[in-house]
Parts: sequence; structure tokens; C-alpha cells
Amino acid sequence: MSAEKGLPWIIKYRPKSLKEYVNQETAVAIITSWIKDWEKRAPTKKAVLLYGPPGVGKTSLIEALANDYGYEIVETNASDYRRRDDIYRKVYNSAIQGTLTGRKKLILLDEVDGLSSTGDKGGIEAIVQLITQTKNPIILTANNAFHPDLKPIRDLAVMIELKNLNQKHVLTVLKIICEREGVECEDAGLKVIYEKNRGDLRACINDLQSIAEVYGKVNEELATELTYYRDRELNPFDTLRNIFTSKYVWQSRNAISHSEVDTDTLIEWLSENIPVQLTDPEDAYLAFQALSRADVYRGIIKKTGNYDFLAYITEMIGPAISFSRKKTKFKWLKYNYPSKLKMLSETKRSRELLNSSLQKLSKRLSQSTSKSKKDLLPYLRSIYRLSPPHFVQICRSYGITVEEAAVIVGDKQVEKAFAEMAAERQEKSAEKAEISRTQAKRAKGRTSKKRGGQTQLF
Ligand SMILES: Nc1ncnc2c1ncn2[C@@H]1O[C@H](COP(=O)(O)OP(=O)(O)OP(=O)(O)O)[C@@H](O)[C@H]1O
Repeated sequence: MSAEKGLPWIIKYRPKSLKEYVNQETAVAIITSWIKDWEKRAPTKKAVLLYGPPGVGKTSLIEALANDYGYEIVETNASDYRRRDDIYRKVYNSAIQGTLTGRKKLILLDEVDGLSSTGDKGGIEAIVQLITQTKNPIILTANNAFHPDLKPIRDLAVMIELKNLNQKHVLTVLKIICEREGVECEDAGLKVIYEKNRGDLRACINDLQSIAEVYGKVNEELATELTYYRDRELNPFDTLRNIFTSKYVWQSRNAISHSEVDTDTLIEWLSENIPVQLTDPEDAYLAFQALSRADVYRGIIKKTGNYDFLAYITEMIGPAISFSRKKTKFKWLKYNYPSKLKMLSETKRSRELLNSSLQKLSKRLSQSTSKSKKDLLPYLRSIYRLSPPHFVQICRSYGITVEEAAVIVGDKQVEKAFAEMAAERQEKSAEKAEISRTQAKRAKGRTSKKRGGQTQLF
């Protein structure tokens, strides 16, 4: 018991066996018959695609199944197999090798729908190959199994859906947990938790633990006050206020997970408003230190693509900032819109124009846009300074528009140079037309004179 103390209840009370797995009878029947076919080495399909909303019990079902049938789970998360090579490195050998040690292996590829959004087709092809060649059962999980990119996997797998548990079953699980933890609970309180989480059992258990561990009981009043509606997202102002006022780690984490803005944007909001809210310099110093660590992890994720660091970011911008407020008294203040985001939205159009012009240049010169930006733009600017007509000529030959040209040189006057060039061209073409008209007239005159001569001759 003591080893389990402090464990999140979602882990502590994960069903150890299918017997403890509540509801979902159809899914349990299909997956059991599939694993029994594997036991006879005669599965019709070698993989199962288990899908359903978050927290509905996918992982729990797999673990219970593995326990009951004596399988060791070889697990990989989406972030581990984004590229084809990752799949070969992480699971291929386990999948195609038989059971040398006598331990049966169950290959689990979690969150395959994460692959489609990365557009990494190599990953999906590698999974298809893995399913075709595997000697061990494979279970894939997804929240959205019907993404078009996942079709090749769907064709090879037994599709099993897990639906949200209804109120009766959620309350059954919550009551069992309360009983084992010795928590006094009222049905009305548990119903509020269910309502707010809309059948997401994991979220229900988390909410139950966060209330019960602090207050030792769960009733309607506490549940109403301390839980959020899962689909009610916090705007950036409320997110910040909740972070700065959180007294417990879970409150602060909740503020982040319920925020309607992503962590990148939240970092901007915090960096603008930490000095607004935390007026004590030491508090602000601690908060900025946490924020800069979050920024370091953000950089690591961008560089390595390893999303495991996302959890560190949440801890830094959530609890670490909440607990930085040691001396400052909380005041209800108006937060500022991040100046960086303001600047980015103001300059969005010019950035788009610069990008499109760089793409045109790079395509024609067969070089990267960054190289064009670094090497070419300074020259174009100098040419414009020295001779605007030449600059306009270059732009025209590369298909660069007036608007794009104005962004390149940072001067709206470039329009004048374009207009002058257009007028000059028009003048020239009018002149040309005039010349050809006169030439045509002369030619006509000559022919009629000739004709006149010929008539005279006859
Ligand atoms: N049918 C069930 N019977 C008993 N407990 C369940 C059941 N389904 C889920 N749970 C409980 O809910 C928690 C969350 O379930 P689980 O982690 O399996 O969800 P999930 O569908 O894998 O979520 P995600 O897709 O977000 O990873 C588990 O820890 C377990 O305690």
C-alpha cells in the first residue's frame, strides 16, 4: 500500500484483469476472440485497431488483456515512431521474432492517428509492412481511426470501437475507488464530476483524486467548485489568472490543460504579464527563470521532435510559475496582449509577401529561400537605391509584383518606379505602333503607285 501511496489513481486503479474492466462488452468479446485466434496461430487479421475518445479505456483494455493471457507488452508511443526508421529500430525485431524466452509478446503502437497529422507517409507504410510480417499480435490505438491516411492500416486490422462509458458505469468505477481509498462520497458530487467530464473516465478519476486528496470527501458543492467543464476552455486571461492564483499543483496543471491557447502562445502571454502580476522582483525573477526553462524545452522539442519534453513545459509554465508568487499579493489586474503576437499579426501581410517573392526568386535560381534571403535581397536593395528602373526590370523578369517589391526594399515609393516604367513601356509601344502604322501606309502607297504604273502600261 505504501508503495502505491502518491500514485495517480488512474494508474493505481487501472483494471488488472478483464473481469475488473467495466462495460464495453462487445469490444471485450471481439478482442478476446482475436487473441484466442492468435493463441492458435490462426488470426484472420494480425492487428487490432482500437479506437475511441481519450480516457475511454483503450490502454486499460490492452493491459487487462495482456495480464489475463500472459503477454508482455512491447509499447511504443507516437513520438517514438514518426519516421519509418524509428519503427524498424524500435519494434520491428520484437514483432518478427518469435518467443525465444517463452514470454509472449504483444506489440502496442499507441496513437497512430498522430502519424497522419505529421504527413509522414513513410511511418504508415512501415506499420503496414510490420503488420504483414509480424509473428506477434499487434494492437494499434487511435482517437480518430478514420483519417484518410490510415486507410491502409484499417484494411489490415480488426476495428474495435470503445464508446464513452455512461453515467451508471462511471459512477460504479468512482465508487469502487472511493471505497478502497476510504473517501466519503455523495452520489450528487460524483454525478457533477461525470457531467463535467462527459464520459472521459480518466478525467473523472483525476478530478475525484484532486478533490478527495485535499478535502478527504467529495460532495456536490466541492465538485461544482473545483472541477471544470471539459469542453469549457479558458481564454488566455482566465488561464493566466488561474495560474497566478493556483494553490495546488493540480489546479495549475488544470489551468494549462483547459486553456484554449497552445503552450507556445501561453509562453508569450506569460512573458508579457509576469511583470504585470508579480510586482515583487524576486517573485518575477523566479517566474522568468521557470519560463526560460520552458523555452529551452520548447527549443529541444523543435530540434529533436521529441514530444516527451512537453510535460516539462507544462510543469514550468504551470506549477513552477504558480509557486513563484511568494511575496506578491494577488490583485485583479488587466493583462496585456503580448507585444510579440501583436507585432507578428501586424507584420503578417508583409511576411507573406516577402515569402512569396523569395519563393519566386528561389524557384528560378534553384536555391533555397534562406539563401535567396541572405545573398540576393541585399543586392536587390542596392540596385534599387542606385537605379530604380533596373530594379523594376529585374522584378518584372522574376514575376515579382509591386506589393512584393515594396516589401523587399521597404519603400512604398517603389510603386512610382513601377508606374514610370509602365508609362515608358506604354509610350514605347505606342511609338512602335505609330511607326508600324506609318510603314504600313507607305507600303500601301507604294503598291497603289505600282498598280497605277502597271495600268498605264496596259
Ligand atoms: N472499462 C473500464 N473499467 C474500469 N476502469 C476503466 C475502464 N475504462 C477506463 N478505466 C479507467 O480510466 C482510466 C483511463 O483509461 P485509459 O488510460 O485506458 O484511457 P485511454 O482510452 O487509453 O486514454 P488515451 O487515449 O487518452 O490514452 C484508467 O486508468 C482506468 O482506471
